[in-house]
Amino acid sequence: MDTILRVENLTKKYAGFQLDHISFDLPKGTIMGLIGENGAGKSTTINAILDLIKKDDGTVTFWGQELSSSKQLKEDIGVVFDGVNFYETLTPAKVGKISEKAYKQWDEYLYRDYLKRFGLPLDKEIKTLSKGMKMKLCIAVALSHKPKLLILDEATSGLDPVMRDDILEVFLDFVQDENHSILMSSHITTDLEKVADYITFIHQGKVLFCKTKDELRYKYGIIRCGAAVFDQIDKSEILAYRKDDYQWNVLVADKEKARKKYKAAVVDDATIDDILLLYVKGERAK
Ligand SMILES: Nc1ncnc2c1ncn2[C@@H]1O[C@H](COP(=O)(O)OP(=O)(O)OP(=O)(O)O)[C@@H](O)[C@H]1O
Repeated sequence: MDTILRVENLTKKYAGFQLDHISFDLPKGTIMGLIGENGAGKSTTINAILDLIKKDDGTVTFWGQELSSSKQLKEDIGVVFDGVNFYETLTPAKVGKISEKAYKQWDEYLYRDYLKRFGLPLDKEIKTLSKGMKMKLCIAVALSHKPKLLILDEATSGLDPVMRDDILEVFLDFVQDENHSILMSSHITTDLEKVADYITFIHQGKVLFCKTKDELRYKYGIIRCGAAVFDQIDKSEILAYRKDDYQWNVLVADKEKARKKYKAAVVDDATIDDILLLYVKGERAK
């Protein structure tokens, strides 16, 4: 089976918000970034995938099985949220002792190694650690019970750029094993540009797209032009557009074609942030 996680028509209704038939597949050996504006539904998606909230519809399967059907599955999934769920009076050493009892696959040597690598003290109470240190501790714990799938919700947001870079290296190492995968939500799209294979964009509770990062990076582009060129653009080629004070900014899925066709316009590469901004703040072609 090449799919580690399959999400089909996942639906969750809250007053004023609906997670609306979310579907995507996470293949083996890959990292998928989950992006979207605040309130788009990323955490709701992750919580529903992990059965932490009751879904209204849809199915979620890990290696073809539902989470509730197997205890082993829970061992195989490492989870990190933006926040710490250990008692604040524990120390990293005590967290290791407790985790050893909680997880069959717990590897204390690996844990100690991560603590060292992340510069974490063994015997300081968690309440005295900085936000970034707590985050690193959660990542160390998640990795040390030897999961095959890591699910991270904004788990790197409290880290400085140097530490984020180190953690991204750890994630890339983790998926070197082709049976491992990572699903990570993040607002730091430059991190996803470094490590993600797939980007799933959730907007207002719906999947706007699930694409390879390379397709976004090498094919998507932004036409910068004046009104005359904008009027000539084939509207079926426009994914989203926005006018600022000086020009039109038009997101297209094939920048090379646009470069050939609209010679009077500048066609820039599009970053994930550019794409997100144009979809969220711009207009969509009808
Ligand atoms: N328990 C809840 N009860 C009611 N509404 C909720 C609940 N949890 C989330 N929501 C609503 O669901 C919507 C999506 O929230 P969610 O936390 O999934 O977004 P997000 O994409 O993770 O946002 P952010 O980037 O800000 O973390 C929001 O409108 C939020 O208010």
